[in-house]
Amino acid sequence: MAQAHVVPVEQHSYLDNSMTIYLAGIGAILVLYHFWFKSLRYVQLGNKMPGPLAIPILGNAYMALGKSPTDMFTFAYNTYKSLKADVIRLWLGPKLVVCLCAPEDIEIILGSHVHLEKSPEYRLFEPWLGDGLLISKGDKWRSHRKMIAPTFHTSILKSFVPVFNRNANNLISQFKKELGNEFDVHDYMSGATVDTLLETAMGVRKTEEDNTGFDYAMAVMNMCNILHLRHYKLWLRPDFLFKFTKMAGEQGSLLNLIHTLTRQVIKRKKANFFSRQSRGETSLYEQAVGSSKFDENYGLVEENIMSNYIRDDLDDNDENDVGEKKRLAFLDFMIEASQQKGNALSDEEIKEEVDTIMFEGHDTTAAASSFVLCLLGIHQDIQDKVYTELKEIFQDDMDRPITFSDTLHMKYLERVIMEALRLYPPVPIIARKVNEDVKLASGDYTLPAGTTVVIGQFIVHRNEKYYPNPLKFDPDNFLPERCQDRPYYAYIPFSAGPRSCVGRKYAMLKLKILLAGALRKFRMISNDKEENFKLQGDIILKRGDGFKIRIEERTH
Ligand code: HEM
Repeated sequence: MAQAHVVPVEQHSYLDNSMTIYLAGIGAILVLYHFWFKSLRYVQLGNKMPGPLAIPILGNAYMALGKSPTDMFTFAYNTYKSLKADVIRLWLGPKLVVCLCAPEDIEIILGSHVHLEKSPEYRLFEPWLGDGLLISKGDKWRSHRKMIAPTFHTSILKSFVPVFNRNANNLISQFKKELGNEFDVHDYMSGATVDTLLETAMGVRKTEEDNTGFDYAMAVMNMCNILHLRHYKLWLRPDFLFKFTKMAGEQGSLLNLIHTLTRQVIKRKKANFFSRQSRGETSLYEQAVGSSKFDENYGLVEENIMSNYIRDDLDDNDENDVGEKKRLAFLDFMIEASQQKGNALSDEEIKEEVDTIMFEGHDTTAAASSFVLCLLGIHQDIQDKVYTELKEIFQDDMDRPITFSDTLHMKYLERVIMEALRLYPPVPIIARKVNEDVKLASGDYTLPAGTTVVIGQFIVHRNEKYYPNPLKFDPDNFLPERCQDRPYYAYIPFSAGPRSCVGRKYAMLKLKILLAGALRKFRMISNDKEENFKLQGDIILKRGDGFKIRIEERTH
């Protein structure tokens, strides 16, 4: 028996020798590759920038090993703080990633009409969003952006105010069931957000059409979860591995449900459009396009998110409710846009844009509103000021529907929302790919063509150069006089420049109505401390420890 395991001496040394030669060969190739790689101009330019220790072949990828999403977020932020640099390079294998944290560098990228291409990481969204606004590039992005921007015109947003009110009332009924309990408020904000989007983006009510609306809303939420997981679990990113997982099957069914409903609704809405057209009816979209002026950034000129961001020429005419029948959804407007001369939007492209709005509008707003409620639960003095402002607006009638004009008087609540978006920007980083060399302004650095640029809004929002007491939750950071003293690119929760968020006015209006609706009825309570928040920033910034609060009914 023992003899069977004995390897003859000559054979053993032969194996040893060939293994040694083999390993030495691999080692030599790796060493040659390492020196060749280091000699590349791309690599030399990258290595001029400060960054954490990179090891051969893997670069900095080893730093992510074994870290949970919350560990990873804290680790990335601490690495930035220890390096004390506004430009940080990372090597993910041979790929150069540069994180920009100085407003003057951020402006070079976000303010440009050249560096508009998203980084390859965004391809994870493709099966759901296709080539919609978030991902598309070049002329397609430009023409779609121009067509879609007017659908966010104030006159159209105003028509959504009753939907937002109904949504706020639903939220209040649900909150009542949680009186006295500690609960995760994000679940409710997510549900409320997806319901409103379903109605404002697609014109579908959750209670209508059997369970279809409900199933669709659940599918959107579950798809967001899958995308989050694929983002931070690196091994789930490559499609060739992902397709063997159970999750890939789930994704397939969810997308089938989402895309089938979107296609059905497009078909129905298109028929409605032709019947309206035959009756000679004009819609808000035509009026919006007629009265819209665009800036060179493909945004509406009226859009200015600071302070008076929501005021425009229609503000004094408070026609909130255009009537259930007349109210149209983004989808209706896109169908109209697709029929106008010079536009060519196929049904598939309309589907991609509606899906994009459902995705972009959902998780971002749910996270923002959840952060606001948790922060107000912690900072009771600030919550009292919000409530005093609401009392001044609504006097003794805290039940009446909130009008568009009311939202213009919610100045303090607006500052609270903006401050929450500063400290906890729902989109904590943005990534772009530069296709040509870019000289930076903050130091003698050049980003070589092909670099993935990461814009760190979470970091720039916490820079004491622009926010004197950066970790303090202080809504007065958004008093007009303080805003004036800051560079524009030091506050970018909605990004900035040509590719900034097209839905920011929608988001602010909706947040104000939803939050004011809840805050007039309930006091938020939390014993947490902000420094104990376990932040998790895979795609959307969230609290990994859950958005736990308690609520108390107000007796006025
Ligand atoms: C608090 C809420 C929101 C925040 C913080 C936010 C933030 C952002 C940011 C940072 C971007 C740029 C992303 C990038 O370049 O990778 C973006 C893009 C976009 N957002 Fe929002 N967003 C919010 C709400 C919304 C809503 C409600 C909608 C639609 C109803 C929306 C629609 C879009 C679209 C379509 C884009 C792509 C624009 C383009 O590439 O031209 N967003 N958003």
